[in-house]
Amino acid sequence: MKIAILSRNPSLYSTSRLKEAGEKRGHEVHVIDTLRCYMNMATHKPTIHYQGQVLEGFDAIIPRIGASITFYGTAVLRQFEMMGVFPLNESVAISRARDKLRSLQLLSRKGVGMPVTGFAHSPDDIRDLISMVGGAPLVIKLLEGTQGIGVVLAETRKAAESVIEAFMGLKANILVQEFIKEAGGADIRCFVVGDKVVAAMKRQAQPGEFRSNLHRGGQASVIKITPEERSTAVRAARVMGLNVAGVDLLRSNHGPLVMEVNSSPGLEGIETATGKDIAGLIYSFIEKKSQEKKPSTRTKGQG
Ligand SMILES: Nc1ncnc2c1ncn2[C@@H]1O[C@H](COP(=O)(O)OP(=O)(O)OP(=O)(O)O)[C@@H](O)[C@H]1O
Ligand SMILES: [Mg+2]
Ligand SMILES: [Mg+2]
Repeated sequence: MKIAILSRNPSLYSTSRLKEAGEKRGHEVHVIDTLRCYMNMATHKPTIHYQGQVLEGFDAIIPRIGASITFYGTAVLRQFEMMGVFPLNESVAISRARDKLRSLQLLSRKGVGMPVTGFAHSPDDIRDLISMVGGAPLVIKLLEGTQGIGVVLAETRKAAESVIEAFMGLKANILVQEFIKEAGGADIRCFVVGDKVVAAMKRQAQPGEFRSNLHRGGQASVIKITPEERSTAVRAARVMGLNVAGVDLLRSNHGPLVMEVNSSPGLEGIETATGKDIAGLIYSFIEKKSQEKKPSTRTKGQG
């Protein structure tokens, strides 16, 4: 197959692993810089141009779109979908997953377990918002945060009020969430491909820290997950419409709670922790899908 990886940087671990794994399986794999694609949508025949050439003949596309370029990246992907190319994850699903509020609303609508979460706009509603999620301690998150930056644990109501006030004063969008203390500073990353969790790892925060992000010094290890955790992760990915997803769970006293669903989960941490060939499993999925005589995408760029 002729496959494109949409990625800004060919030397990133995930990108280079996907290129190498695809070529090993006999595919022609091109890494294409998302921001260097330009598009013609003024005619009936949508095209994508790259370094003076028209991109043609691709069977599948693997989007690796960073959070900072979601808007342009999903537009490029949508253009490929309009051309009938099979996307590993669809542009609509990626847009959904990038919006934390929209994701949590979708998951709640489908009855997927999550921490009690609230959001509000006006500083006048802070007190009631805090009560609504069960009072302190609670977690306050910047909607645009990544890698644990902008995630704050407020131990007391007073602390919560001042942090929320400060964020609102800066016009930052935030959500407020029940603190799952019993998770013990750990979360579980479930790597979903198709309708299976193909690998899972536990990330444990450093002592004295509640954020388990590897960028914040968290330690990854292999973990055996329960059938309930497995089915929760698969359901969360399906609700978001993602074929490949990194679903992050917290272990609570009342079962697994979904914290977030990532549409471009990294391969390095999970392959290193579990020793599994995740890139290979992604290609098995693409190869299987391409055998099916279904439309290449559900929305064909209509989303
Ligand atoms: N409600 C919560 N209860 C307990 N711990 C939490 C809660 N929310 C977040 N955490 C901890 O904080 C870490 C960071 O939170 P989260 O994943 O929501 O933000 P982020 O990692 O910055 O966002 P992103 O993963 O999109 O970059 C989590 O991995 C988890 O360990
Ligand atoms: Mg996270
Ligand atoms: Mg994330």
